[in-house]
Amino acid sequence: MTVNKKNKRVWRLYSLNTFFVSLLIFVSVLLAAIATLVYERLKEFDVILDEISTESIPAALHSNRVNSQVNSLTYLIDGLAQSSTQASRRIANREVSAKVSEIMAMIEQHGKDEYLAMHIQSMKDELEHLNRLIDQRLLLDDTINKRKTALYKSYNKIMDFMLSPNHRSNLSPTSFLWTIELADIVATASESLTSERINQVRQINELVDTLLSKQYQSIDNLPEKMKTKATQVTVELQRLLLGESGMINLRSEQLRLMGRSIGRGHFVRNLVTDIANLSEFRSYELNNSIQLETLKTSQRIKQQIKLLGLLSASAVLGLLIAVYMIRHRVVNRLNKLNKKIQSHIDGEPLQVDIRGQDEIADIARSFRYFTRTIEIQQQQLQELSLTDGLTGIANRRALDEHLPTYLQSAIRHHWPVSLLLMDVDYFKPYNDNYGHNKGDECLQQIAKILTRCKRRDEDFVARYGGEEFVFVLPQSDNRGAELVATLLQQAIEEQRIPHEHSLVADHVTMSIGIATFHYDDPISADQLLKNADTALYEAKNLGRNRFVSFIE
Ligand SMILES: Nc1nc2c(ncn2[C@@H]2O[C@H](COP(=O)(O)OP(=O)(O)OP(=O)(O)O)[C@@H](O)[C@H]2O)c(=O)[nH]1
Repeated sequence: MTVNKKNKRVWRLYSLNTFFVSLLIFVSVLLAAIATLVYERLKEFDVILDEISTESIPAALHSNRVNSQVNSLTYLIDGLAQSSTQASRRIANREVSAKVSEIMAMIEQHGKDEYLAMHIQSMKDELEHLNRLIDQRLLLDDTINKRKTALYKSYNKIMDFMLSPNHRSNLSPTSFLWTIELADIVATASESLTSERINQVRQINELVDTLLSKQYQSIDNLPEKMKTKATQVTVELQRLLLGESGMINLRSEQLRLMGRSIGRGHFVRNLVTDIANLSEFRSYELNNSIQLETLKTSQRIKQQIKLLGLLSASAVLGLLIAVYMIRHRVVNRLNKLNKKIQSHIDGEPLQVDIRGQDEIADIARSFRYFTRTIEIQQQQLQELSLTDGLTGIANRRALDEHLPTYLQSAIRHHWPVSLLLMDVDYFKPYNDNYGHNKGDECLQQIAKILTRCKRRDEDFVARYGGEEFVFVLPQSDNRGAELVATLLQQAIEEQRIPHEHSLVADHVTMSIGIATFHYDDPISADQLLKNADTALYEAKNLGRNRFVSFIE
């Protein structure tokens, strides 16, 4: 089969190879896309899980720990602010410092944070201020206590003096009143120690100052022997209560310091809370960003799940189409081709109408081509098998095939068939004397003469075997056959093939046995041949170079 290159190239575009390669590429690309998407998303998940386990959860735990430490720091700061002795202040200050160091270490351990570090440094400075304030307040407490003790001592002294047995009897109303007023001044001054308001303490200071001035002036009204003592007490009270370092002023200072330390304490507590909030905020920010990232990834995953679904559906659809195409284009057509081949094997004519431009159509075309070639070769072989190799006319097999057909036809059409069985006379001596090759040439010549003598197309000449020939004459009765036999013998005689060793003539002659088939009394082909052979035998017996018709 010849297929030009251009056609070949065109149909390769649609070939099964192209189809399967395209299908493979399509499925591979889809699978690669699905695998890449899944891999990318898993990687994102891995990163997020990693962030959650290495950053988010530790940050939350860290924030909790910092908060817990900051809470305990708040209590410690309260303790420092409320210290009532230097010893308790020192202990509280040590605990606060240790806690601050612990918190700083925790924060630094979690990563450098300049802003947070600055806050902690400010808190440390403020804590030092607070500690100094508490120290000053405690020192002041001490001084005030000393002043108070000295005040009560002086007061007791004058009371002891006034109420001593020597004076009690001579205690004038003026002295008694002065003493009562003095007690009143001491009581008023003492009120400043319980007052929590600086203004009130100032007013007490002014009142005590006025009262002491009056008290001092009223000393002149006292008896002489009391004046000196009264003056000493009044001056002493003025020194203890009034002035820069007077008890009332110190109380004012104490209240101021208390206010400042409370304020400083609040400020430090706020700073501490700020630090806790900042740490918590950082953790919140981190968690928030991770949560945001998780949310984004989750949304992306949702979108990509849809995409994956679409890709998978496309892959399944593609595969279904591929299966349909394979069934339609390959399996069905191969089945069809197989059925056609089977039918042809069973003897039906070949009708391979597989269309297309792919390998299956190519196979069908090749099959058609080879079948045709085999048929031609079979025909040639059959022709060869029905032809005599020496003379080129039909052989005994051809006679065996055709004779029954002639006879059936004769029965069908009601006509006779005559058969002439011819044998070369004394052919053995011819062979023996002229040689086998000459014998062959003689047989070839006779075959040519017989073929020439065919008067009708349907007349059939064959070499029966050896030096025997057969002439079949459809539609010829015995008379017609004898006429042909005469003609044949004349033709042989005219040829005058020399035969010096024949006992009947100096040239080659033939004896002929004639048998006729009658449609109304049919016999077999074998029988017809036997009849002709019997007649031939008779011709030989009667002296050769003649014909004899078979008579039952
Ligand atoms: N050269 C040649 N000789 C053949 C061929 N076929 C048969 N023969 C010879 O034909 C001869 C036939 O001889 P026979 O059957 O004895 O008969 P005959 O000598 O012709 O005697 P009659 O038939 O009684 O007249 C034999 O010698 C065969 O060898 C052939 O194809 N070529």
